[in-house]
Amino acid sequence: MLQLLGTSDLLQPVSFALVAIFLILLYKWSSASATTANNSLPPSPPKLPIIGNFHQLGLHPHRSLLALSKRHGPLMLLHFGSVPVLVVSSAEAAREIMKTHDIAFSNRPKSTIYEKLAYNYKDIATAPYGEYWRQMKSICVLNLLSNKMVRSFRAVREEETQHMINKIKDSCSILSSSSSSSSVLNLREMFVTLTNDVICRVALGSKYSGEEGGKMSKEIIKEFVELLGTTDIGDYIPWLSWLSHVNGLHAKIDKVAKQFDDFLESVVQEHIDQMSKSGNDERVHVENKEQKDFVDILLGIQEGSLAGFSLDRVGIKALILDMFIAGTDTTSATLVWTMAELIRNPRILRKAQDEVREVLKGKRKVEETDLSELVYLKLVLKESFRLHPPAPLLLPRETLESCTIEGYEIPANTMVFVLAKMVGSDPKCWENPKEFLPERFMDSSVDYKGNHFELLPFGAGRRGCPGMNFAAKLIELALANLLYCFDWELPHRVRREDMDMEEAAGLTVAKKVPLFLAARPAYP
Ligand code: HEM
Repeated sequence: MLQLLGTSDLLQPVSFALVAIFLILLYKWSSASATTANNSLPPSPPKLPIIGNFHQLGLHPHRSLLALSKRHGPLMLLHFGSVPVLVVSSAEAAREIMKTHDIAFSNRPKSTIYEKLAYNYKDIATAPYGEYWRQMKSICVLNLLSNKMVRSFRAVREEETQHMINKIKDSCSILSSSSSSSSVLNLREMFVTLTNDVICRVALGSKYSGEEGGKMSKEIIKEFVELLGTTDIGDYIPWLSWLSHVNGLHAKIDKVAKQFDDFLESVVQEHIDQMSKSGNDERVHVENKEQKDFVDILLGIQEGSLAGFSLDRVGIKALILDMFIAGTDTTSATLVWTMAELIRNPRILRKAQDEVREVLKGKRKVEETDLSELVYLKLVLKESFRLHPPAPLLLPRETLESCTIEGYEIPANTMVFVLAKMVGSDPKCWENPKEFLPERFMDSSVDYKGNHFELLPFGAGRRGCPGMNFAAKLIELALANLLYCFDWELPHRVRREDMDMEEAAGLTVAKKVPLFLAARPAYP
């Protein structure tokens, strides 16, 4: 996944070099017109020689692209160095790209960072469109992410959510002897642990978080995701690729890739050893486990053979990698944004709490069977995805062939960004788009499943997110329990009006300032 400018420290030298180049070349720059000479191409802002439109990107690429799109329209053509980049920012254009011409837009662009981190594009998210990608995605959906599989992990979600609730209760009771029985918690920390532990248990068979043995530290995942949000300038301006050696970017990528690989290697090896121990030295069945985990299943697939497709050890590691990287940060960021919006909007928080307390009628905890009755909670989640899609640019696509969209010619090998965040706040689609108003979905069939192009947190079409159900079930269960079991407020002295809702930079856009909230048990 190529990403635009993300982590700033590594990019400082790049920025200096770019500024230098900019100054040297500026005098040569004859004033460019606001539209491209070729009228059949989408409109473009003026670009500079060599760097193209790079200088117009700030630390938050989606915001810079949003501002440029407002000026140049819903289909805009930029150039990052020598690479043409199409930026899409209306629901109609998104439909054209992800539905009408879905195959033509189903490739992913190449990137040195991804080549190194994702085993040379052997995972799903970065694999080029084709048979390998198709087989990997269907293995993953069939064995982990289908509705049936997601339902089968119900106990894991319920146990881990309960574990989180118990920890909050414990921290409240430690304080109950003091003046206040409410406990101030860092919600991001809690949610990252929850999502990590659920993914570890269903994919790897047990928890590997720092808490339970420290093999998979949250730090490695954080560094990994940060790198995904970084640009390797050499991908766009090849003769500047030496910069990434000099500024340490490549060394850092190699280090993080090795740390992650060491972890994945040990997990796979542990599973093989366990299988050998389980009796007959065959990697076919794990007798002593209640349910095979994803790694067991993948090793089984490796042993057998799918017609015309072989899954090797690297492919297995790449698949597990995707589950962590694509599933953890996105899910925890959504939980944080939703709780932040609820606390900013007490009427909505009250209404969601009244609903869950009315439905539960004194039960001890929310179970998944209760979720279908929590209608308002689902509207809250939709509204959260509309205003805070965790991947505001989705993942970049690339055109496989040239095609015509809304009368414009889009060349083959063009990188494509769909601005889900901008589409979600387009006044043409949404009334009072800046307001957090779950009621807007009350009598509307619009949902986030990829059929309504004004709401695209999970993308759509062939390359759409396969983890949507997996994520939505966990988010709903966690939210319902948090609202049922506790009353929430801002810590002492923090005023609602002063809450900082700024976004952090990066591939997954999390809340920049951590969300600290005080929890008070709703029931003794
Ligand atoms: C709130 C949670 C999540 C959000 C908002 C999200 C969002 C996205 C988006 C926007 C894409 C790109 C779609 C496109 O190009 O059209 C994507 C792809 C992907 N997601 Fe998710 N995701 C979430 C959770 C998950 C989970 C839990 C998993 C797996 C455990 C997962 C696995 C993947 C994979 C494998 C891809 C690549 C698909 C492909 O290239 O064919 N995601 N996700």
